[in-house]
Amino acid sequence: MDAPTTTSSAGSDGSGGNSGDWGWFSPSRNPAEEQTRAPDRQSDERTPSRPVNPIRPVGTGADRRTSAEPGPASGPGAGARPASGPAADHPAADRPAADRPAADRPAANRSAAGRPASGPAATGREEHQRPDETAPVPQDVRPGPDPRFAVPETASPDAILLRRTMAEIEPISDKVTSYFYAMLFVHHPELRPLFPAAMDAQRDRLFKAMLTAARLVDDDDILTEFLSRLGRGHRKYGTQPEHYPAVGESLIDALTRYAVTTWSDEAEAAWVRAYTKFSQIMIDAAAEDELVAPAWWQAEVVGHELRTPDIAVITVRPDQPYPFLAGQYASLETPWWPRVWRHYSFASAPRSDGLLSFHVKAVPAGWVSSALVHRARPGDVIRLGPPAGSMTVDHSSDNGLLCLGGGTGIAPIKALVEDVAEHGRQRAVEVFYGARSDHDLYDIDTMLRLAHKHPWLAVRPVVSNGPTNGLSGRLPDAVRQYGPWNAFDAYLSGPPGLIRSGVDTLMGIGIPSHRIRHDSIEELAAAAE
Ligand SMILES: NC(=O)C1=CN([C@@H]2O[C@H](COP(=O)(O)OP(=O)(O)OC[C@H]3O[C@@H](n4cnc5c(N)ncnc54)[C@H](O)[C@@H]3O)[C@@H](O)[C@H]2O)C=CC1
Repeated sequence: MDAPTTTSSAGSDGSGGNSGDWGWFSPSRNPAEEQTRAPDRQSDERTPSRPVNPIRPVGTGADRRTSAEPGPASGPGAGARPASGPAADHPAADRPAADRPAADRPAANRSAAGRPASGPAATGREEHQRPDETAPVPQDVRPGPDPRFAVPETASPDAILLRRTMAEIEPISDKVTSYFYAMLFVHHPELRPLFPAAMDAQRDRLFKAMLTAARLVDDDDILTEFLSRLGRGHRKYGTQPEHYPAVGESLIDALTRYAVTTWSDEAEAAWVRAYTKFSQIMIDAAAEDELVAPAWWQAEVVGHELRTPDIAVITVRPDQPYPFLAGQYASLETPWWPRVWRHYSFASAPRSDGLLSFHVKAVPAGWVSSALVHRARPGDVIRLGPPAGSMTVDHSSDNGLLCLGGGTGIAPIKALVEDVAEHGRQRAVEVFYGARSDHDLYDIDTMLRLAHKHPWLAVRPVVSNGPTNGLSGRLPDAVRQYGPWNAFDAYLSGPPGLIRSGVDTLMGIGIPSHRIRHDSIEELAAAAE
């Protein structure tokens, strides 16, 4: 999703959240409900999707601004903060409309429009920031020269309008997204329970997805790839076509309120056209996917091996076949943090017994990772979203594979090695396995065993701190000492900082960017929890 969200600088994946987790429209259900529903799931999924009703803005931009401006004290920031807690924490959502502050009641134009409703939901990062308490209307927002919003010469009139809006709201994106969710939950309180308790990451994702889609509006192929993935990925949240209009209306409400300088009837019309197009692509992709794949898989933990005090190798058995490619990853939800999904790379190529394995490191404040490492035990059941990611082996090429795996980033590298082995072609594979200390090389025995078995494979441990029998120093620097790499494709996996410096180094030594693959850095940053 790197065009937009995914994974590789080779760009084939395109979605940054590839698995469709860019949370723009992502409602989900309580896993307990899911389990109850499980026997019916297939029949539910065969229910044909309906096309979305396009949102129908009513009135002029000026009208909408007036009616939507609640003023700080009574705005969603005060009455219906959406972002930081469970539904019960949102008083406005629990009160009858007449008791709510004016801003929390449906705007007049909304009632008049009688527009449909409902919305999306989220995956969440841990709590970092709270929505602004007062949500003041910005008085003078001047877009800075942010290169992301530079308007290409060939841009369509709609693309120009979208980019202007995005440039204006980018500096206040927290407020815009908080307001968006406030509007969504105030007008559609029935949707709040579909979202995770903590919404902070969701707010980030919304904005990034908007940025991405708006940036791509003139590029139909990449836009469709990005949004199709997003639409498919949203199936696991239980997103339905009828949820989209409510999201679109809340989006327009939020833009109307905050894009004070660039908003106009024309801008609003451009956003409505764009959003209608975006939603239709997502809905169509989800409907097509329903015909061939479940929305999620349940998987029973069948193995849990603690390799260090905070790293576990977890093996699961999906309830039905789970097709994927080595180098990809899945979203994963635990029973302990409902509706909070995190990405983990598969640590093996597809196996004949159908089992899947993941390497998980518990990180401070990482709810999902800590639960998987310290709580999960054989017999527990987790949920998996569909596979995603484009860090996969190009089997049509004879190039060697230069692999950099840092920490638990060695997991998909091991899968790639197994994949090459299974394809039976003797391509050179050079793995540089980085860790902070010798002790952190938790999978070195497995990797060395593979190297012993396959003469085409070399594995070099690289340790950045402390004594070692392997190479010392930073992983990218170690790679530079070897080579030449001109006949190699590069694969990087690990912390975002490693990916960034690794890509710089590899490009610096002559590997072109289209031959460098890695997962989306934004996704990795979110997954590091
Ligand atoms: N598909 C992927 O890209 C995957 C990524 N990950 C990510 O990998 C990370 C693993 O974390 P840990 O095991 O704690 O790794 P870590 O923080 O211990 O670092 C592992 C290695 O990366 C190097 N490194 C870290 N930051 C660097 C930087 N800025 N520049 C150069 N080298 C750097 C370290 O020196 C070490 O060799 C997590 O963030 C996880 O989300 C994990 C699995 C798959």
